[in-house]
Amino acid sequence: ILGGREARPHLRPHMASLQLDGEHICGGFLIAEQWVLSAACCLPCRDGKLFQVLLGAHSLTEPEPHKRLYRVRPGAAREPLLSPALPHCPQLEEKAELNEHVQVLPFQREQRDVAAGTVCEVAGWGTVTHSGRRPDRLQQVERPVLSRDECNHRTRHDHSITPNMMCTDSRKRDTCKGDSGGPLVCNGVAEAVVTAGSRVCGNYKKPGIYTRIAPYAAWIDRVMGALSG
Ligand SMILES: NCc1cccc(Nc2n[nH]c3ncnc(Nc4cccc(O)c4)c23)c1
Repeated sequence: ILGGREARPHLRPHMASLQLDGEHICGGFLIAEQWVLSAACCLPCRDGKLFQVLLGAHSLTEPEPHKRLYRVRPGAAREPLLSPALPHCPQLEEKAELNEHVQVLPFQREQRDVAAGTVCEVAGWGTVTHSGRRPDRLQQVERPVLSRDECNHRTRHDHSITPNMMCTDSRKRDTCKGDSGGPLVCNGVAEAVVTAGSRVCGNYKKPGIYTRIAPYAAWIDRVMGALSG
């Protein structure tokens, strides 16, 4: 997160850090006791290693009472990933133990776009500087939603933003490397998932891009229903 600040500890008990060999790779969030929603960049296994999911954390390194690392089941169901922007839904090996620091976050199921100008918030352990410094503690930033028409302007994302995507203003304050997969939360509901898109950070010419969740609600329900137990 560029231009943000340290999040109030444990105010986002739904936040997940998807890790490989103990390293934070991308964000995600708990949508059910045994299911995490993230971005395709966080495939359950990358070069053969299985991701692990850190829940209940504020600091990535310091011991914290409710912090716990969960393994994911291999080959979690995914429709053929047509595009990196598709959400990804790894299943934890066991149900997460819910408490004040580990909670599920409801996601948007109504197909209506979030109104342009709505101030939403996004959090993550992604890089906090252009030189790529990685924070130890969860960062957050508030961002206003940019209309799809504005975002599709030829000087911005030039008509590449589909109805399944949404944008936020990226002037100075923005998501960056390692924030992919985290939730964009508007009025307490997860509306979308951070995707890297053009991978540019903090440049107002390239607004932050997110995959909206509502279009995938039925798919998520199928994946969770079909594979539970
Ligand atoms: N703001 C959109 C967004 C959301 C999520 C991730 C991303 N960027 C990136 N995703 N993956 C990446 N691998 C390498 N570099 C990257 N961006 C980068 C790094 C240093 C300086 C800078 O200006 C941009 C990214 C960008």
